[in-house]
Amino acid sequence: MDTFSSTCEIVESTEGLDFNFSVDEKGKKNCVPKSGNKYSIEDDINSLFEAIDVRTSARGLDALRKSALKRPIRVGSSQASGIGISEPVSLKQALRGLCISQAAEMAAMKRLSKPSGSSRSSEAGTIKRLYRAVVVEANESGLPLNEGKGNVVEISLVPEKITSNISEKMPEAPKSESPNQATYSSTPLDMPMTSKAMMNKVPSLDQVVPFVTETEKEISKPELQKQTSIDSSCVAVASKEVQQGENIASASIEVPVNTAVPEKVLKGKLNPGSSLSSSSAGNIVNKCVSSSPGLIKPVFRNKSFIKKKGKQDSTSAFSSSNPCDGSANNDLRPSTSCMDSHTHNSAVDNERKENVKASPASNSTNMSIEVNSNVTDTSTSKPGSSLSSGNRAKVVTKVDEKSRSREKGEFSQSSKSSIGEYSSSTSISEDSTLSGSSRGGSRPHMSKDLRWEAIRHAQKHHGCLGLRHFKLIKKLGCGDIGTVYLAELTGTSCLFALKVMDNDFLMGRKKMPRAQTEREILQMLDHPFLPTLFSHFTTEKFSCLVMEYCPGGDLHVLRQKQPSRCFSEQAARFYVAEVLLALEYLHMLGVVYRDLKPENILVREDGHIMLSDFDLSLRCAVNPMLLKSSSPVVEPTKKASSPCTESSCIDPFCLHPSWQVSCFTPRLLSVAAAKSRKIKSDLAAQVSPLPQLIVEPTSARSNSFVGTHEYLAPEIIKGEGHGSAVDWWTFGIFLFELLYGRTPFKGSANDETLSNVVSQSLRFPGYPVVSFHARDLIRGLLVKEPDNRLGSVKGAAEIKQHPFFEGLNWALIRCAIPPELPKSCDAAIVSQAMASQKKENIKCEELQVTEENVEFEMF
Ligand SMILES: Nc1ncnc2c1ncn2[C@@H]1O[C@H](COP(=O)(O)OP(=O)(O)OP(=O)(O)O)[C@@H](O)[C@H]1O
Repeated sequence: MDTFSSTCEIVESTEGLDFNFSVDEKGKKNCVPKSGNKYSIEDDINSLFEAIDVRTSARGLDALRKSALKRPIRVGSSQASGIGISEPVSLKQALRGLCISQAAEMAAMKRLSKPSGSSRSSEAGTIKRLYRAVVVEANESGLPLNEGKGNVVEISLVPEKITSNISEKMPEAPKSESPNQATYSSTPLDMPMTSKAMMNKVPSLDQVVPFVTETEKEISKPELQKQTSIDSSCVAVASKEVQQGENIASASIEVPVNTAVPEKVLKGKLNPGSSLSSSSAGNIVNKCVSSSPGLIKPVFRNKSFIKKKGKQDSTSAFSSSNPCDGSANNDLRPSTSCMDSHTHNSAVDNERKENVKASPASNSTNMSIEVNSNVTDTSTSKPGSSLSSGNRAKVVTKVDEKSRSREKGEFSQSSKSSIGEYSSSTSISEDSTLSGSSRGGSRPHMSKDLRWEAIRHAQKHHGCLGLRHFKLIKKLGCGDIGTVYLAELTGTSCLFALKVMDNDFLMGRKKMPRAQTEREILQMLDHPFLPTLFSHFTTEKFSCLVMEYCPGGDLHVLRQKQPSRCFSEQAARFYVAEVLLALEYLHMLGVVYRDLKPENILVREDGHIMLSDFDLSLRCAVNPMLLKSSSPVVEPTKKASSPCTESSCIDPFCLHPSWQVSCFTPRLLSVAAAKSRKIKSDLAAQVSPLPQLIVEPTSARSNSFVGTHEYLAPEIIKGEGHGSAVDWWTFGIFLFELLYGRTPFKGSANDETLSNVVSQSLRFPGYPVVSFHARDLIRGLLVKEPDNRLGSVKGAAEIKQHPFFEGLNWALIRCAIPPELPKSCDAAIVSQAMASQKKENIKCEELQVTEENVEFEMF
């Protein structure tokens, strides 16, 4: 029985997403839905890429680095008149300015990638698709960026056609893609996704982008990796050029961290033989290690559970009603979840089709193609009512109480319950294009993980995974919709967090959509600060998620173990920075998290964090926007007086070696550094302001009443409808709680708390003493009016630039040494648990779950 099929609300349109373009005499871009596929937006975009002109120079690594910053790219040259970008801009320089983390960039690409069986082509089209969604705003008039509406190029997201799982398994790719398909197949399978994506991008563009050719496929990994290393601090490189003849805007994003680069660069300038690993994370790690062994440690995440062994990854899905094929998707093609095929509701597809609209630009400088579809919210119930115990069905109480309540002391109340009850959900905005990643697919940052291999092997061996293949070691906690166990895959030493959800309970409580939302979001994720979903399966009774296990407990517990029950500012900064990156990534995927709180931040074995629990998240569409001011602005002055930007990756000069030493550079600068800073400021004053990529689902709206009382944003409480800004509110509450040990608006009862949130002004306790910058950031985030809230316009990029994060190298934070963990959070716990498990078989038997004999607490 496929328990999800009947309740699926989130679907991807497979129809109506194709357009015919025409250019009228005024140079306007017209887009009309078409029934056939003879001429699609892809063709159009392909031609856009013809305009890309990347010039690389090669003078060794330094030269390469410099050229990476200054490589001239004609963006909207004279040819660009129709688009409104009229100033040359360096390709790489542009994207350094974007300051999107590598993983976040990958997320954006994945979000836009095609989920169909022709996954390789979907990867290949990633870059193109990303830039379909790019809006370039040329602020030639010197107006604030947001106001420069006059010169807007919007190439909005046009979700790819989605093919069902059945079609995924079809041997033949769609005709329109066949030319590229053959080429894609030659892409090394063990390449990281983004590398593949870029390489795959190549053939599809080879007719229009001279330097991106088939030959790139022959580029050795070390070459690619070297480039990756060089550019690891920055995120992406964009170019945009206008082809005058056709009045078409073209754009591409390169992700230098782990993507192909112009052939010229690769072949001529990069030193082969780099020992960098092929994974993007690995690249950064290696770089960090070599840069500063003393300050940055390599990341061997979950070393107890990860052995770099497998080359491939997979994400599999099973259900009793949809027997898996026995394979674990050994290749890098997105796996075909048994359930996913049911998520494509044809009715909604049709609706979405209707929502697709073409918005021809009003003048020759504008082009807008918008695709609107529904946001799916898993909303189901009433406002203001938190989950009561009455709402919770206790299936069998067997183990300990809810993990959130495990810390009882001063903060017994801090076991904050998420309110998963909704008044109504509004659907607005656009297609979130989740399907691309919801097919699982490759997960570059975890692709070498031994657990993939173990899961794959088990699936092959057993046909389908089921509860009987897992040995439960201990209960990790209970949530609203399920119970999470530490589980070992039988016959392996691989540990997982196994979330078991009772189907009847989910159905009875109308929580199935939440379970489905969580699963679908988990399937999309591929980020170091977010959980990896290794597999999921559904039996007659249960739906199960096989996730990455986080042994360090959660931040709520960890905070209580701190002296004064607060984190130091340094530690808090580390945690919120990682959370910010995770939120940024989620937003790029079109996911508004909505349930940020310390209890949902798990701590990995290595001390880095993992944001968990997505069942309350809102999925929506995002329109990435590339804002570019084409006239020199007075920004540099501000920069000069605000030195914090320099070591942040948002600064185009952040590749300076000295800033790669640590993710947290010392705040006291030497005279030399100060001089260097001055030079850079001067230099910055001479170059054009950098464009900025904004991927914030600002148009998302929901009326659901979800979250946790103390963390609820005012607009949620007021029922005014909310969007992504709620995450920035909760982010402010979160930082406040980490620093002060309590939330700012907590009242004696929930009602009072809600009232305080809406009407009480923010006050900071006198103790502990917290820096001005921290308080200033909190103040900016806890603005009650969402439109005025920090982050509401430009998302995480805005927040990252706050002086509180001065000195933080965002790109390398995953390599930074995390705050010290109490010993109890060590992996020793796990080994202990394992050891004691062997001794106490009886306990294991109690926890042993089979489909027929499951015992767990479900509220
Ligand atoms: N991957 C994981 N690794 C380790 N522990 C986990 C993991 N996932 C969940 N847990 C633990 O299990 C508990 C239950 O998690 P779950 O996500 O089901 O519910 P929740 O966080 O209480 O939220 P909700 O009620 O909204 O679902 C968590 O509080 C956490 O302590």
